[in-house]
Amino acid sequence: MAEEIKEVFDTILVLDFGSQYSHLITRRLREFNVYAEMLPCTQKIKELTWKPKGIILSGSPYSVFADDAPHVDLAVFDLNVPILGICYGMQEIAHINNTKVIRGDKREYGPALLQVEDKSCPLFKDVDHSKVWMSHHDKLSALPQGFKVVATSDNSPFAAMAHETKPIYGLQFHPEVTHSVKGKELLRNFALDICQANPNWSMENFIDTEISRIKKLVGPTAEVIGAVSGGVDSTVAAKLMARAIGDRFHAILVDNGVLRLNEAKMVKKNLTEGLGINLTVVDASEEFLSKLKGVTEPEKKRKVIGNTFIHVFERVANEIKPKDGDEIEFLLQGTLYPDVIESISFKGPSQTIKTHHNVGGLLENMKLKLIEPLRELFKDEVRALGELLGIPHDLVWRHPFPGPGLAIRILGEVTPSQVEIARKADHIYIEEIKKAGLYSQISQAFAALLPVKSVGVMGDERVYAQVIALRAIETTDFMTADWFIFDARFLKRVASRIVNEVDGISRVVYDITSKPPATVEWE
Ligand SMILES: Nc1ncnc2c1ncn2[C@@H]1O[C@H](COP(=O)(O)OP(=O)(O)OP(=O)(O)O)[C@@H](O)[C@H]1O
Ligand SMILES: O=c1[nH]c(=O)c2[nH+]cn([C@@H]3O[C@H](COP(=O)(O)O)[C@@H](O)[C@H]3O)c2[nH]1
Ligand SMILES: NC(=O)CC[C@H](N)C(=O)O
Ligand SMILES: [Mg+2]
Repeated sequence: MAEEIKEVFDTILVLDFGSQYSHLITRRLREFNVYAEMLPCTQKIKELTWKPKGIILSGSPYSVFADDAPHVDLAVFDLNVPILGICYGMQEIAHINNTKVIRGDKREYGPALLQVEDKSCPLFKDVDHSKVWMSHHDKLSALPQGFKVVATSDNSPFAAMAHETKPIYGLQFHPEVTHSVKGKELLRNFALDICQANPNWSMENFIDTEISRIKKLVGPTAEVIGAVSGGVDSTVAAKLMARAIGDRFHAILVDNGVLRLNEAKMVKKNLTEGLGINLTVVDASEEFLSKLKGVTEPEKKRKVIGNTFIHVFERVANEIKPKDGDEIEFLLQGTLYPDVIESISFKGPSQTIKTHHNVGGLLENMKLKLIEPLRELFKDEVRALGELLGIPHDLVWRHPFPGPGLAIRILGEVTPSQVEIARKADHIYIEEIKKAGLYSQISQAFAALLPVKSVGVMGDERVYAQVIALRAIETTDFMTADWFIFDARFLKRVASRIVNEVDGISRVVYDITSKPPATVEWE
């Protein structure tokens, strides 16, 4: 982030100890217009070139008493700004104040009822008894000297604590998750009342600061290529990039052979004519399909696709000859924060769920440097940004389509004939959804082709053919999702059209699993 931003906006510093929820802290602060920046917990305070208005210490998969546990630079306490420790962050404050943190008898994971004991505490202004979300195993053995208890829960006598005289607070629960009902109020009280941060940040400011950051990073002459799929994320990223460096930006859509019906053509038209983005379609379908031959394991498919994308981009980068004669150095991607959380396994309880092609599928020795302006944002924030950038409503609200495309919706081996079947079935399904006026009520819908055959009868003839599974979900951030309830007549219509119009299908089923325990995609 450009340094100037901290001169314009009061900034809260979030020190990240590796919790799955760390980014949600910055996101919640942004929701009430307070700018926050997250740095690793190992940040040396004397190397900080700006003064934060307050500091939040995040949760962590570590235990503060473990040998390899990360610890904060003690100089944070010399800055004389308010400090809020969340879960591990609170345990860290206790540890620094010579109070033993010990392993609790039982793990406390899930909801707890908060009892506010000290109603005069400014952190708890307008926050009464309410449900909070706990996620810990360790606990404070006692209250650190100089601190008082502010709130308790059944299992946590120190659910919240505050220093008697200094603005230092600790919460054993996670105010940043939506399941903590008054969590946002607590963070707002901390940022606005206790830190006195001015809530003047907005998405418009994000645009300005990102553009100036990109300009600085890329310099006055370098050219950049962009991985642009026509999806929401990369279109928003491309629009930002085009604003920052104009025609030095070259958007590339790779036809990987597993796109939907007419997708490359449509995207070319929408982006070039509709948005003035300079887009080239590179047909690499044979290369992708030949590398996918014989591959059936989902993670292997994802890695093959991720790697092939990068090979194609490196080749394209070499083919485009920048005016200044230098090589193209940068690759823009529309990566979002949930892609990163699910793909990277941090030491501790968070695990790799699936390798998103644009994060875990990258090549180790790739030459292109990544620019990912949306890496900190969630989908609904990107959509708000897209609207502000003047991207047409239909495009901003398009259902997401994953980079590995139909390949992760064809269970088993991906062959040209299987792609054909999946493509036709998906097209019919989406067409019917649009006709019924349901597209905008559903967050994402698609057809998956299953590698099982079942017996049917068509025109008195026995058929033995594959199964299509329809999926439709509702969600805002794609981290959790529920299945969409269709009218039975709608499902009847779709099933009948698919079986009648798509050769190779004799049966259609509807997927009624939420995420978790399932995921959105089948692979
Ligand atoms: N066919 C493709 N050609 C070029 N780049 C692609 C392609 N598919 C995906 N990408 C790159 O991978 C990134 C991640 O894909 P993802 O599907 O998550 O985002 P998106 O396609 O931009 O948006 P959406 O989530 O709405 O589909 C994209 O932002 C883009 O940079
Ligand atoms: O660009 C992408 N590359 C991928 O490898 C990938 N895997 C899943 N998805 C999309 O992410 C959202 C959540 O999907 P899952 O519940 O299946 O993880 C859904 O919107 C999925 O379509 C991907 N997008
Ligand atoms: N969520 C957290 O920060 C957990 C902290 C620590 N690992 C515990 O189990 O208590
Ligand atoms: Mg996509």
